[in-house]
Amino acid sequence: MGDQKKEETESSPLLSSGSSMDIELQGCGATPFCNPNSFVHRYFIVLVLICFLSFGSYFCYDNPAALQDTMINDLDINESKFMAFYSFYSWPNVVLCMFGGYLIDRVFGVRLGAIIFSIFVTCGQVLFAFGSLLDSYAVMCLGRFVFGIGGESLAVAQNTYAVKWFQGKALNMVFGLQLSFSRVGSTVNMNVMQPIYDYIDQSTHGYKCLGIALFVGAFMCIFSLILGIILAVLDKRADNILKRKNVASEEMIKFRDILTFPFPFWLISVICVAYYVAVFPFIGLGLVFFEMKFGLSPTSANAVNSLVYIVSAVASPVFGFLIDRSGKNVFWVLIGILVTLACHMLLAFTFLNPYIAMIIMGLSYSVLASALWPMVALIIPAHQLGTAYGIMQAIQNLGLAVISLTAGIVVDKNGYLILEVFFMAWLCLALIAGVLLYLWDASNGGKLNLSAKIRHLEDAKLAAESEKALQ
Ligand SMILES: C[C@H](NC(=O)[C@@H](N)CCCCN)C(=O)O
Repeated sequence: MGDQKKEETESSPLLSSGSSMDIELQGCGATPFCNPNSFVHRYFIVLVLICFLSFGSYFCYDNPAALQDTMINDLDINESKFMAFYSFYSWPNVVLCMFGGYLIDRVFGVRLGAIIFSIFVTCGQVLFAFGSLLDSYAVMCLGRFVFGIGGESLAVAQNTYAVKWFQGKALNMVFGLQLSFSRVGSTVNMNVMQPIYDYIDQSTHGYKCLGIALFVGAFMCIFSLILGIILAVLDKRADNILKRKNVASEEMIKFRDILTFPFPFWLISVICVAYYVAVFPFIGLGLVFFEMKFGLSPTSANAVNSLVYIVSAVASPVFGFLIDRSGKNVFWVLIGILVTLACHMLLAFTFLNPYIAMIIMGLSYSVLASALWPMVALIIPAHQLGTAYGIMQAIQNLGLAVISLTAGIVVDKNGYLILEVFFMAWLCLALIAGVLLYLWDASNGGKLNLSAKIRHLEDAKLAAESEKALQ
């Protein structure tokens, strides 16, 4: 094998080569772009396609947030009915999250699964937009429900692709980039939807204008769907050339496994739901809050409201890299919660420029997300991770479904100051769960808060002991 081909083959953890690959590649002259084992093909083509898989989903998830006051006025709804758009996204995922991995690994496969869930996302957004054109609140809620069926499971398919193509040390970086690209989708939405609405408003007005604007989100979903189809073609081609086997990233749901999950897993799930209900619903209601309290224009209010995502798009991979090297995940989770709580206090009780609090919240949100999700893999065996993450996301979506509705009611009845106190209460619950996790981990010799260096030494020691026991 030539040096270049040898190097290219070794660059991929999914090793395979030989005459079959040579034959398959002859058609495109075996250039690095065509070679599924080459660094160029994997990182400049496949990784980009994987990262854009959820772009449309994250762009549309916060369409309501980007057009909050416009949507409330054009549809003649209150904050409670407005926040129901978020709640209807989460309700199907209270159950579906637990089966997303199973459907992908054992029913559809990752290629067809990603396409099917992308179609759900696209159809949901089209229904949402069409409902606005008809001035039908019920159709819009149905659209968000269908959108939700696809949204979370599409993220599972994205992770399955990442595991299949980037198994090994690059995986954390790939997950960080996935999240970063998704945040870009959220950021673009927050800053383009109002200008698009204003442009359409020059000729069409009210709920019809809103419906046409929401179809822009549908085109973003179609963009992701087309990339998902291209990715499926390349993945199938790579399977044929490399003779790859299906890499199951999510274990089939086994409810009896849940009975074996340790107490720290449930504390991590409480932290997840108690923290995220103070982020997504807050951003969902943030536009009017910044307009009313700080006197910002819709465009400026959207810009401030998107800062959490803009900062997170850059900071998530960086903090993921740093926390991988530092370890001490529980410490970083506590820092993320405390700083986010402080940001909500600044926004609630002061008139300090909101850009400051939102930029800091973007950093703390990135720290929390980078430290929290990987902890599950430290306490749950690999063959039960799919079940564990499914339970964790189901609990998160149950919380988001209920709290999104509650937050809207709180705003309607009590205003934004009480809403901020409501979010701070949830962050205090997350803090209590975080302290309990720290105490439990410290008193039971856990490794959730060990430094990365000590954790790796402990893992090596356990591996050596296991090997010795097998001999
Ligand atoms: C990684 C984490 N993702 C979630 O919490 C998802 N359940 C929410 C997805 C919303 C848009 N599809 C995060 O975004 O921090």
